[in-house]
Amino acid sequence: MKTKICGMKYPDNILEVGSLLPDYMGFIFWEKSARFFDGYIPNLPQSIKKVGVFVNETVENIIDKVQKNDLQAVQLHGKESVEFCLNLKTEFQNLKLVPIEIIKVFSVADDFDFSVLAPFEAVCDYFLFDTKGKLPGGNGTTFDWKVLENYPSNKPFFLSGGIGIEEMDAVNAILKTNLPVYAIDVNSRFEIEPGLKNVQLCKDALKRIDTDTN
Ligand SMILES: O=C(O)c1ccccc1NCC(=O)[C@H](O)[C@H](O)COP(=O)(O)O
Repeated sequence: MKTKICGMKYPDNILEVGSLLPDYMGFIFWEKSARFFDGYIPNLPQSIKKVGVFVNETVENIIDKVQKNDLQAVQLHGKESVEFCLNLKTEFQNLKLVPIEIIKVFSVADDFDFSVLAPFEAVCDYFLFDTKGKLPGGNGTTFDWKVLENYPSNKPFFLSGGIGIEEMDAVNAILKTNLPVYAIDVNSRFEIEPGLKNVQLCKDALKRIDTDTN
């Protein structure tokens, strides 16, 4: 089981959190976010995959950010279509760029219709389930993970949305089920202020997540 710490903004904090070796670190390339990232990413341990988070961005701008920031994954956090995901993948191939992981996000509420996922299976590497809220992401609220009992696929997914240190027991419990939870994604519940992570709290959480499962 993997971990992702999202919404990083400040170089020193990026380095401190990086020293904890999460598997992924996320950077928000959506200007309206309080965590909007417009700086530089300092050198991080190679094992950490840098994820660019985009909301309804163009293929051209995504490729530009991937190249400028040496990103290994993109997280599509808006209303990107199946066709868009395919175009993005194809453009990387056409330009002979190093392939990236594509993470497609779905905002979940109690009535989430899992049938929307099927056409995305072939065009992304992972799904990410976040809580439906006022903002596209970073709302700090959990959804009822019971809805995942209806998950119809084997596609591995990131579990996200309002996960805090208080959720660690529930996280370890869901990791013991048959659900293909690939990674746990945390953000605003580990912050001192938007974009600035509480390093000790991140450390405590990473220690408590059962990384041996799945
Ligand atoms: O964090 C943001 O400000 C944000 C804004 C727009 C799109 C996505 C954003 N965050 C992406 C993430 O992957 C977050 O970790 C995810 O939404 C969960 O956040 P939280 O509920 O704060 O744990």
